[in-house]
Amino acid sequence: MSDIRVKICGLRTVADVAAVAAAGAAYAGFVFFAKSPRHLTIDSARELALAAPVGLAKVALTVDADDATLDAIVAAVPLDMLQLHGHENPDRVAELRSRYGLPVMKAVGVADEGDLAALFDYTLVADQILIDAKPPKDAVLPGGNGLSFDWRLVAQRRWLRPWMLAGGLTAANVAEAIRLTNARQVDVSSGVESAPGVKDAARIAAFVQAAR
Ligand SMILES: O=C(O)c1ccccc1NCC(=O)[C@H](O)[C@H](O)COP(=O)(O)O
Repeated sequence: MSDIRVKICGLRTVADVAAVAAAGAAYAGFVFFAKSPRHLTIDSARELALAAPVGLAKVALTVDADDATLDAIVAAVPLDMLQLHGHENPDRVAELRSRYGLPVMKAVGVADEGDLAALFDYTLVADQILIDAKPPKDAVLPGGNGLSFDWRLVAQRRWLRPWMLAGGLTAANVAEAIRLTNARQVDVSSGVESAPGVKDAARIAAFVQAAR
């Protein structure tokens, strides 16, 4: 067993939280994005966060959220990290990090070499970086699309901050993705679902096992 840390994103039920904890994942992601099949109300997210055992880090994912929305989430939901999955620029990342006193993970979409420069800028202000597949131009969701990018783009690179690999990962490909990129953390959403927004406990367990 290796020390790979796994984030399972888009949990919607207390049973999902139990499955993620039982599988040995390190992070549980809660999505606040109304167009997503994984969207949670603040009350539901609070219930899930309170059900999480000690040691399972609770991550709130937002997309270009304003201060009022974030204030409401942070006030109600016990959290360990914010994940910013929109077009938040480095100044906004720094501002939110100081406003809430929580570690911030900035998601960066990658499709080609040119996307890696932006990534560097975020390593100067964020606590962690989530390197995800860039969504297609017409996509409704900025993440959680089950799409991979060319992992060779980030192979053998070193970043100033801890980072997570995401995008189209499944139990079948995660070991190869880790081998190629040397990622120490991985994130998955649709690859452990039986339908959009419906997590599957067996797939979660298989994913965590394959990642390790
Ligand atoms: O998952 C969503 O519905 C979502 C909605 C809006 C912004 C981001 C979203 N997900 C971000 C994640 O962290 C996903 O886990 C990541 O993109 C990987 O998703 P997948 O390719 O489905 O494993």
